[in-house]
Amino acid sequence: MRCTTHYKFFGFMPKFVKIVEVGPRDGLQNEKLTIPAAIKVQLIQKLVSSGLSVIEATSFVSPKWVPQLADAKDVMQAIHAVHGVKFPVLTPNLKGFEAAIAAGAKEVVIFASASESFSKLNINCTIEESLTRYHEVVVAAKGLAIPVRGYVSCAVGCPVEGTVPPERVAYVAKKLYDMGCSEISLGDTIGVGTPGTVIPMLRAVMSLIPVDKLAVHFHDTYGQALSNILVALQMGISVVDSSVAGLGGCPYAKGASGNVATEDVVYMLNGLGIKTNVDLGKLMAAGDFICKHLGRWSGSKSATALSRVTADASKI
Ligand SMILES: CC(C)(COP(=O)([O-])OP(=O)([O-])OC[C@H]1O[C@@H](n2cnc3c(N)ncnc32)[C@H](O)[C@@H]1OP(=O)([O-])[O-])[C@@H](O)C(=O)NCCC(=O)NCCSC(=O)C[C@@](C)(O)CC(=O)[O-]
Repeated sequence: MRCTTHYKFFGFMPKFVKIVEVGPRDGLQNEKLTIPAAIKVQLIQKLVSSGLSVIEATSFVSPKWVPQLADAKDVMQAIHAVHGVKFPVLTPNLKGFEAAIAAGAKEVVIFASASESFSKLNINCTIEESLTRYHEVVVAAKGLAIPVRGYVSCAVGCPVEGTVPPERVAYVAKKLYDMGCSEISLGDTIGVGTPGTVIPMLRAVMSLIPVDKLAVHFHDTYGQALSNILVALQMGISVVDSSVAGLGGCPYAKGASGNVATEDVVYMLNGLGIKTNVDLGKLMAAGDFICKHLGRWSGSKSATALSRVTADASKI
Protein backbone atom coordinates (compact mmCIF):
# COMPACT_ATOMS: atom_id res chain seq x y z
CA MET A 1 0.00 0.00 0.00
CA ARG A 2 1.22 3.49 -0.81
CA CYS A 3 2.09 5.81 2.06
CA THR A 4 0.34 9.08 1.52
CA THR A 5 -0.47 12.01 3.68
CA HIS A 6 -2.95 14.82 3.23
CA TYR A 7 -1.72 18.37 2.88
CA LYS A 8 -4.26 21.15 3.12
CA PHE A 9 -3.15 22.83 -0.08
CA PHE A 10 -1.51 20.08 -2.07
CA GLY A 11 -3.94 17.15 -2.03
CA PHE A 12 -2.33 13.74 -1.60
CA MET A 13 1.44 13.67 -1.44
CA PRO A 14 3.89 10.84 -0.72
CA LYS A 15 5.48 10.73 2.74
CA PHE A 16 8.73 9.45 1.26
CA VAL A 17 10.29 10.12 -2.13
CA LYS A 18 12.94 7.86 -3.61
CA ILE A 19 15.49 9.94 -5.45
CA VAL A 20 17.30 8.30 -8.35
CA GLU A 21 20.57 10.21 -8.69
CA VAL A 22 21.62 10.33 -12.34
CA GLY A 23 24.59 12.71 -12.05
CA PRO A 24 27.42 10.24 -12.70
CA ARG A 25 25.65 9.07 -15.89
CA ASP A 26 23.30 11.69 -17.31
CA GLY A 27 25.33 14.42 -15.61
CA LEU A 28 28.70 13.50 -17.04
CA GLN A 29 27.74 12.10 -20.45
CA ASN A 30 27.31 15.57 -21.92
CA GLU A 31 30.21 17.47 -20.31
CA LYS A 32 32.94 18.67 -22.66
CA LEU A 33 35.60 17.70 -20.14
CA THR A 34 36.06 13.96 -19.73
CA ILE A 35 36.42 13.22 -16.05
CA PRO A 36 38.88 10.46 -14.99
CA ALA A 37 37.29 7.29 -13.64
CA ALA A 38 38.90 7.84 -10.21
CA ILE A 39 37.11 11.20 -9.86
CA LYS A 40 33.81 9.64 -10.95
CA VAL A 41 34.27 6.97 -8.29
CA GLN A 42 34.97 9.62 -5.63
CA LEU A 43 31.84 11.49 -6.74
CA ILE A 44 29.78 8.30 -6.41
CA GLN A 45 31.24 7.67 -2.93
CA LYS A 46 30.28 11.19 -1.85
CA LEU A 47 26.78 10.71 -3.21
CA VAL A 48 26.53 7.42 -1.31
CA SER A 49 27.60 9.13 1.89
CA SER A 50 24.86 11.75 1.42
CA GLY A 51 22.30 8.98 1.85
CA LEU A 52 21.22 8.44 -1.77
CA SER A 53 20.17 4.83 -2.24
CA VAL A 54 19.98 4.65 -6.05
CA ILE A 55 22.76 6.13 -8.16
CA GLU A 56 22.86 5.65 -11.93
CA ALA A 57 26.56 5.01 -12.21
CA THR A 58 27.41 4.95 -15.93
CA SER A 59 26.40 3.59 -19.35
CA PHE A 60 27.59 0.56 -21.29
CA VAL A 61 27.01 2.26 -24.63
CA SER A 62 29.27 2.64 -27.62
CA PRO A 63 32.35 4.71 -26.67
CA LYS A 64 32.16 6.21 -30.16
CA TRP A 65 28.73 7.61 -29.32
CA VAL A 66 29.43 8.68 -25.73
CA PRO A 67 33.21 8.90 -25.18
CA GLN A 68 32.72 10.51 -21.74
CA LEU A 69 31.54 7.15 -20.35
CA ALA A 70 34.06 4.90 -22.10
CA ASP A 71 35.45 3.98 -18.66
CA ALA A 72 32.19 2.30 -17.56
CA LYS A 73 33.94 -0.95 -16.68
CA ASP A 74 36.53 0.76 -14.44
CA VAL A 75 33.84 2.74 -12.62
CA MET A 76 31.68 -0.33 -11.99
CA GLN A 77 34.57 -2.43 -10.80
CA ALA A 78 35.60 0.27 -8.31
CA ILE A 79 32.13 0.53 -6.73
CA HIS A 80 31.36 -3.16 -6.89
CA ALA A 81 31.95 -3.66 -3.17
CA VAL A 82 29.68 -0.82 -1.99
CA HIS A 83 26.66 -2.38 -0.29
CA GLY A 84 23.19 -1.03 0.41
CA VAL A 85 23.08 1.19 -2.70
CA LYS A 86 21.80 0.32 -6.16
CA PHE A 87 23.91 1.30 -9.15
CA PRO A 88 21.81 0.87 -12.30
CA VAL A 89 23.63 1.30 -15.62
CA LEU A 90 22.35 2.04 -19.12
CA THR A 91 22.49 -0.79 -21.65
CA PRO A 92 21.32 -0.08 -25.23
CA ASN A 93 21.63 -3.67 -26.46
CA LEU A 94 22.79 -7.19 -25.52
CA LYS A 95 26.43 -6.22 -26.04
CA GLY A 96 26.08 -3.49 -23.43
CA PHE A 97 24.13 -5.79 -21.12
CA GLU A 98 26.79 -8.49 -21.25
CA ALA A 99 29.57 -5.96 -20.62
CA ALA A 100 27.62 -4.48 -17.69
CA ILE A 101 27.07 -7.87 -16.07
CA ALA A 102 30.73 -8.81 -16.58
CA ALA A 103 31.68 -5.57 -14.78
CA GLY A 104 29.44 -6.43 -11.82
CA ALA A 105 26.21 -4.52 -12.58
CA LYS A 106 23.22 -5.76 -10.57
CA GLU A 107 20.57 -3.58 -12.22
CA VAL A 108 20.32 -2.31 -15.78
CA VAL A 109 18.38 0.39 -17.60
CA ILE A 110 16.96 0.38 -21.12
CA PHE A 111 16.06 3.63 -22.82
CA ALA A 112 13.44 3.90 -25.51
CA SER A 113 12.03 7.08 -26.99
CA ALA A 114 8.51 8.28 -27.65
CA SER A 115 9.85 10.16 -30.68
CA GLU A 116 10.89 8.31 -33.83
CA SER A 117 13.41 10.99 -34.80
CA PHE A 118 15.08 11.05 -31.39
CA SER A 119 15.27 7.25 -31.31
CA LYS A 120 17.26 7.34 -34.55
CA LEU A 121 19.48 10.19 -33.33
CA ASN A 122 20.20 8.63 -29.96
CA ILE A 123 20.38 4.89 -30.57
CA ASN A 124 20.38 4.67 -34.35
CA CYS A 125 17.19 2.64 -34.75
CA THR A 126 13.43 3.05 -34.91
CA ILE A 127 11.24 2.80 -31.81
CA GLU A 128 10.03 -0.69 -32.81
CA GLU A 129 13.60 -1.88 -33.52
CA SER A 130 14.65 -0.57 -30.12
CA LEU A 131 11.79 -2.44 -28.44
CA THR A 132 12.96 -5.66 -30.10
CA ARG A 133 16.53 -5.06 -28.88
CA TYR A 134 15.30 -4.22 -25.40
CA HIS A 135 13.17 -7.34 -25.28
CA GLU A 136 16.38 -9.35 -25.77
CA VAL A 137 18.01 -7.45 -22.92
CA VAL A 138 15.02 -8.00 -20.62
CA VAL A 139 14.94 -11.74 -21.39
CA ALA A 140 18.68 -12.02 -20.64
CA ALA A 141 18.24 -9.97 -17.45
CA LYS A 142 15.31 -12.09 -16.26
CA GLY A 143 17.47 -15.19 -16.70
CA LEU A 144 19.93 -13.69 -14.19
CA ALA A 145 17.26 -12.15 -11.93
CA ILE A 146 18.57 -8.66 -12.78
CA PRO A 147 15.96 -5.90 -12.45
CA VAL A 148 15.50 -3.66 -15.50
CA ARG A 149 14.43 -0.03 -15.34
CA GLY A 150 13.01 1.56 -18.47
CA TYR A 151 13.15 5.14 -19.72
CA VAL A 152 10.78 6.77 -22.14
CA SER A 153 12.65 9.80 -23.41
CA CYS A 154 11.02 12.74 -25.21
CA ALA A 155 7.99 12.18 -23.00
CA VAL A 156 6.81 15.74 -23.58
CA GLY A 157 8.77 17.16 -26.50
CA CYS A 158 11.38 16.12 -29.07
CA PRO A 159 14.25 18.29 -30.34
CA VAL A 160 13.28 17.38 -33.92
CA GLU A 161 9.54 16.69 -33.92
CA GLY A 162 8.36 19.19 -31.29
CA THR A 163 5.31 18.19 -29.25
CA VAL A 164 5.00 14.48 -28.55
CA PRO A 165 1.43 13.17 -28.11
CA PRO A 166 0.74 11.72 -24.63
CA GLU A 167 -0.75 8.55 -26.22
CA ARG A 168 2.58 7.81 -27.90
CA VAL A 169 4.40 8.15 -24.57
CA ALA A 170 1.82 5.86 -22.95
CA TYR A 171 2.23 3.32 -25.78
CA VAL A 172 6.03 3.07 -25.36
CA ALA A 173 5.79 3.06 -21.56
CA LYS A 174 3.26 0.21 -21.67
CA LYS A 175 5.51 -1.79 -24.01
CA LEU A 176 8.39 -1.44 -21.53
CA TYR A 177 6.11 -2.30 -18.62
CA ASP A 178 4.69 -5.39 -20.35
CA MET A 179 8.22 -6.47 -21.24
CA GLY A 180 8.95 -6.66 -17.52
CA CYS A 181 10.55 -3.36 -16.50
CA SER A 182 10.30 -2.91 -12.76
CA GLU A 183 10.06 0.88 -13.02
CA ILE A 184 9.38 3.24 -15.92
CA SER A 185 10.95 6.69 -15.84
CA LEU A 186 9.29 9.34 -17.98
CA GLY A 187 11.94 11.69 -19.32
CA ASP A 188 11.37 15.24 -20.44
CA THR A 189 14.68 15.03 -22.27
CA ILE A 190 14.74 18.63 -23.50
CA GLY A 191 12.99 20.16 -20.50
CA VAL A 192 10.15 21.82 -22.40
CA GLY A 193 7.29 20.51 -20.26
CA THR A 194 5.11 22.59 -17.99
CA PRO A 195 2.39 21.29 -15.67
CA GLY A 196 0.06 22.06 -18.58
CA THR A 197 1.69 19.41 -20.77
CA VAL A 198 3.03 17.10 -18.08
CA ILE A 199 -0.36 16.42 -16.45
CA PRO A 200 -2.01 15.08 -19.65
CA MET A 201 1.08 12.97 -20.37
CA LEU A 202 1.06 11.49 -16.85
CA ARG A 203 -2.71 10.86 -17.05
CA ALA A 204 -2.26 8.97 -20.34
CA VAL A 205 0.53 6.82 -18.90
CA MET A 206 -1.27 6.25 -15.59
CA SER A 207 -4.32 4.96 -17.47
CA LEU A 208 -2.14 1.99 -18.53
CA ILE A 209 0.48 1.54 -15.79
CA PRO A 210 0.16 1.51 -11.98
CA VAL A 211 1.44 4.77 -10.52
CA ASP A 212 3.80 3.01 -8.11
CA LYS A 213 5.77 1.74 -11.13
CA LEU A 214 6.42 5.25 -12.45
CA ALA A 215 9.20 7.77 -12.00
CA VAL A 216 9.73 11.24 -13.46
CA HIS A 217 12.90 12.62 -15.01
CA PHE A 218 12.87 16.32 -15.76
CA HIS A 219 15.53 18.44 -17.39
CA ASP A 220 15.34 22.06 -16.31
CA THR A 221 15.93 23.88 -19.61
CA TYR A 222 12.96 26.22 -19.10
CA GLY A 223 13.06 26.29 -15.28
CA GLN A 224 9.92 24.14 -15.04
CA ALA A 225 11.31 21.00 -13.46
CA LEU A 226 10.30 21.62 -9.81
CA SER A 227 6.75 22.61 -10.83
CA ASN A 228 6.54 19.47 -12.91
CA ILE A 229 7.81 17.34 -10.03
CA LEU A 230 5.26 18.90 -7.70
CA VAL A 231 2.36 17.97 -9.98
CA ALA A 232 3.78 14.46 -10.43
CA LEU A 233 3.85 14.06 -6.62
CA GLN A 234 0.28 15.32 -6.38
CA MET A 235 -0.68 12.69 -8.93
CA GLY A 236 0.85 9.98 -6.73
CA ILE A 237 4.34 9.48 -8.18
CA SER A 238 7.01 9.04 -5.52
CA VAL A 239 10.19 8.35 -7.52
CA VAL A 240 12.11 11.35 -8.87
CA ASP A 241 15.28 11.36 -10.97
CA SER A 242 17.69 14.25 -10.53
CA SER A 243 21.32 15.14 -10.93
CA VAL A 244 23.72 16.60 -8.39
CA ALA A 245 24.54 20.26 -9.17
CA GLY A 246 22.05 20.09 -12.05
CA LEU A 247 24.62 18.46 -14.34
CA GLY A 248 23.38 16.70 -17.40
CA GLY A 249 21.94 16.69 -20.83
CA CYS A 250 21.89 14.38 -23.76
CA PRO A 251 24.59 14.72 -26.44
CA TYR A 252 21.90 13.87 -29.03
CA ALA A 253 19.33 16.44 -27.81
CA LYS A 254 20.66 19.85 -28.85
CA GLY A 255 19.76 22.73 -26.55
CA ALA A 256 18.74 20.51 -23.63
CA SER A 257 20.17 21.67 -20.32
CA GLY A 258 20.94 19.73 -17.19
CA ASN A 259 18.60 17.65 -15.11
CA VAL A 260 16.82 19.23 -12.22
CA ALA A 261 19.43 19.58 -9.44
CA THR A 262 19.17 16.98 -6.69
CA GLU A 263 19.90 19.69 -4.10
CA ASP A 264 16.86 21.67 -5.33
CA VAL A 265 14.63 18.60 -5.21
CA VAL A 266 15.77 17.75 -1.66
CA TYR A 267 15.32 21.37 -0.56
CA MET A 268 11.75 21.41 -1.91
CA LEU A 269 10.90 18.02 -0.41
CA ASN A 270 12.36 19.06 2.96
CA GLY A 271 10.12 22.13 2.79
CA LEU A 272 7.11 19.92 2.14
CA GLY A 273 8.02 17.65 5.06
CA ILE A 274 8.57 14.72 2.67
CA LYS A 275 11.40 12.36 3.68
CA THR A 276 14.22 11.40 1.33
CA ASN A 277 16.94 10.20 3.76
CA VAL A 278 19.36 12.53 1.95
CA ASP A 279 21.64 14.87 3.89
CA LEU A 280 21.55 18.17 1.98
CA GLY A 281 24.91 19.37 3.36
CA LYS A 282 26.72 16.22 2.25
CA LEU A 283 24.96 16.34 -1.11
CA MET A 284 26.15 19.93 -1.58
CA ALA A 285 29.70 18.80 -0.80
CA ALA A 286 29.41 16.19 -3.57
CA GLY A 287 28.14 18.92 -5.92
CA ASP A 288 31.04 21.25 -5.00
CA PHE A 289 33.50 18.42 -5.56
CA ILE A 290 32.37 17.62 -9.10
CA CYS A 291 31.87 21.28 -10.09
CA LYS A 292 35.47 22.02 -9.09
CA HIS A 293 36.66 19.17 -11.28
CA LEU A 294 34.50 20.34 -14.18
CA GLY A 295 35.52 23.98 -13.70
CA ARG A 296 31.90 25.13 -13.65
CA TRP A 297 29.35 26.61 -11.29
CA SER A 298 26.66 24.51 -9.69
CA GLY A 299 23.35 24.50 -11.51
CA SER A 300 21.54 24.21 -8.17
CA LYS A 301 19.94 27.42 -6.95
CA SER A 302 19.46 25.97 -3.44
CA ALA A 303 23.10 24.88 -3.15
CA THR A 304 24.29 28.27 -4.39
CA ALA A 305 22.04 30.17 -1.97
CA LEU A 306 22.84 27.94 1.02
CA SER A 307 26.60 28.21 0.36
CA ARG A 308 26.28 31.99 0.26
CA VAL A 309 24.33 32.02 3.54
CA THR A 310 26.98 29.81 5.19
CA ALA A 311 29.82 31.97 3.84
CA ASP A 312 28.12 35.18 5.08
CA ALA A 313 27.47 33.64 8.51
CA SER A 314 31.13 32.67 8.87
CA LYS A 315 32.12 36.34 8.37
CA ILE A 316 29.99 37.53 11.31
C1 LIG B 1 22.96 1.86 -29.49
C2 LIG B 1 24.24 2.12 -30.24
C3 LIG B 1 25.34 1.22 -29.74
C4 LIG B 1 23.96 1.81 -31.69
O1 LIG B 1 25.05 2.31 -32.48
P1 LIG B 1 25.35 1.69 -33.91
O2 LIG B 1 26.50 2.46 -34.47
O3 LIG B 1 24.10 1.61 -34.69
O4 LIG B 1 25.76 0.22 -33.43
P2 LIG B 1 26.40 -0.99 -34.17
O5 LIG B 1 25.73 -2.21 -33.64
O6 LIG B 1 26.43 -0.78 -35.67
O7 LIG B 1 27.88 -0.96 -33.61
C5 LIG B 1 28.78 0.09 -33.94
C6 LIG B 1 30.02 -0.03 -33.05
O8 LIG B 1 29.65 0.15 -31.69
C7 LIG B 1 29.96 -1.02 -30.93
N1 LIG B 1 28.92 -1.21 -29.93
C8 LIG B 1 27.63 -1.50 -30.12
N2 LIG B 1 27.00 -1.56 -28.96
C9 LIG B 1 27.90 -1.31 -28.01
C10 LIG B 1 27.83 -1.24 -26.60
N3 LIG B 1 26.69 -1.42 -25.93
N4 LIG B 1 28.94 -0.96 -25.91
C11 LIG B 1 30.12 -0.75 -26.57
N5 LIG B 1 30.23 -0.80 -27.91
C12 LIG B 1 29.13 -1.09 -28.61
C13 LIG B 1 30.03 -2.13 -31.95
O9 LIG B 1 30.81 -3.20 -31.48
C14 LIG B 1 30.65 -1.41 -33.12
O10 LIG B 1 32.03 -1.23 -32.87
P3 LIG B 1 33.10 -1.18 -34.10
O11 LIG B 1 32.94 -2.49 -34.77
O12 LIG B 1 32.68 -0.03 -34.97
O13 LIG B 1 34.41 -0.97 -33.38
C15 LIG B 1 24.67 3.61 -30.11
O14 LIG B 1 23.74 4.39 -30.79
C16 LIG B 1 24.79 4.07 -28.71
O15 LIG B 1 25.65 3.62 -27.97
N6 LIG B 1 23.91 5.00 -28.29
C17 LIG B 1 23.86 5.47 -26.92
C18 LIG B 1 23.66 6.93 -26.93
C19 LIG B 1 23.50 7.42 -25.53
O16 LIG B 1 23.99 6.87 -24.57
N7 LIG B 1 22.80 8.55 -25.43
C20 LIG B 1 22.57 9.18 -24.18
C21 LIG B 1 21.50 8.50 -23.40
S1 LIG B 1 20.47 9.75 -22.67
C22 LIG B 1 18.92 9.36 -23.09
O17 LIG B 1 18.72 8.52 -23.91
C23 LIG B 1 17.82 10.09 -22.40
C24 LIG B 1 17.63 9.69 -20.94
C25 LIG B 1 17.76 8.19 -20.74
O18 LIG B 1 18.63 10.31 -20.14
C26 LIG B 1 16.26 10.15 -20.46
C27 LIG B 1 16.01 11.63 -20.62
O19 LIG B 1 16.90 12.44 -20.36
O20 LIG B 1 14.89 11.96 -20.95
